[in-house]
Amino acid sequence: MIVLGLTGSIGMGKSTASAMFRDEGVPVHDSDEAVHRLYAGAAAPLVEAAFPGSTADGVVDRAALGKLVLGDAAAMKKLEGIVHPLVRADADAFLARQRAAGAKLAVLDIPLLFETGGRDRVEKIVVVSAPADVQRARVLGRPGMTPEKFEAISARQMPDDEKRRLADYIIDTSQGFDVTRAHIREIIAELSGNKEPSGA
Ligand SMILES: CC(C)(COP(=O)(O)OP(=O)(O)OC[C@H]1O[C@@H](n2cnc3c(N)ncnc32)[C@H](O)[C@@H]1O)[C@@H](O)C(=O)NCCC(=O)NCCS
Ligand SMILES: Nc1ncnc2c1ncn2[C@@H]1O[C@H](COP(=O)(O)OP(=O)(O)OP(=O)(O)O)[C@@H](O)[C@H]1O
Repeated sequence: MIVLGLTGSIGMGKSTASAMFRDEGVPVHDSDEAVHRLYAGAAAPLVEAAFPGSTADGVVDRAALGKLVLGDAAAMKKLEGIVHPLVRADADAFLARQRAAGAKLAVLDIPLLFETGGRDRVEKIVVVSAPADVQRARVLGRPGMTPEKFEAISARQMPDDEKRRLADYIIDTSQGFDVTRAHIREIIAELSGNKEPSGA
């Protein structure tokens, strides 16, 4: 089974690309979704112990937790130390299930793939990218998002140009959904051995 890492900075179109891989029948593990799921289960008591007041009824309140960690590098590092090992274990269990089911290709959707040493866990890497002004407009258009929150998150992510340098495939998501879908189909065909390599 080939394990394909999917990453990209905030607002670059990772969720959209991830959904397109799923539409093509490729199993995808989504780290952000795993965090949110773990916050309603195993991670909640650990997060509450480290950040009192961050949970309600045994579930992490992400808005409350965000207020305690966003913009505070030491607090975020502490939170990541709790969350990342749990997410990694969740992804490993997902891969084991896919292998057992005979999957030929599986995707790990990891926003912080490069930042957390995820390169060792995947064979090929897809980076979703778009021009900085497109990214900013997308992110600031979201409810609850502020320029400060965007800067705080961006500051913890490897810059887009560095990510692109490390990619096996770059998907430009500023060209519309159809172009992205076609590119994803090409990547799947290539990795499934149905097509000669065509480069990034
Ligand atoms: C700070 C929290 C509470 C804010 O919650 P909120 O619902 O507002 O945001 P959400 O989780 O949907 O994340 C929004 C975007 O920021 C990115 N992001 C989240 N945490 C981080 C981080 N520590 N460093 C860089 N990017 C991050 C996400 O990948 C996503 O693209 C939450 O993001 C969190 O618990 N982060 C720590 C866990 C983590 O590192 N997650 C990243 C993927 S494993
Ligand atoms: N391939 C694409 N073509 C056109 N528009 C796109 C494409 N991908 C994403 N977009 C638009 O960009 C916005 C952000 O996309 P998406 O939610 O997939 O980003 P993301 O990288 O997953 O964000 P985050 O890291 O914050 O979770 C959406 O509003 C979506 O409509």
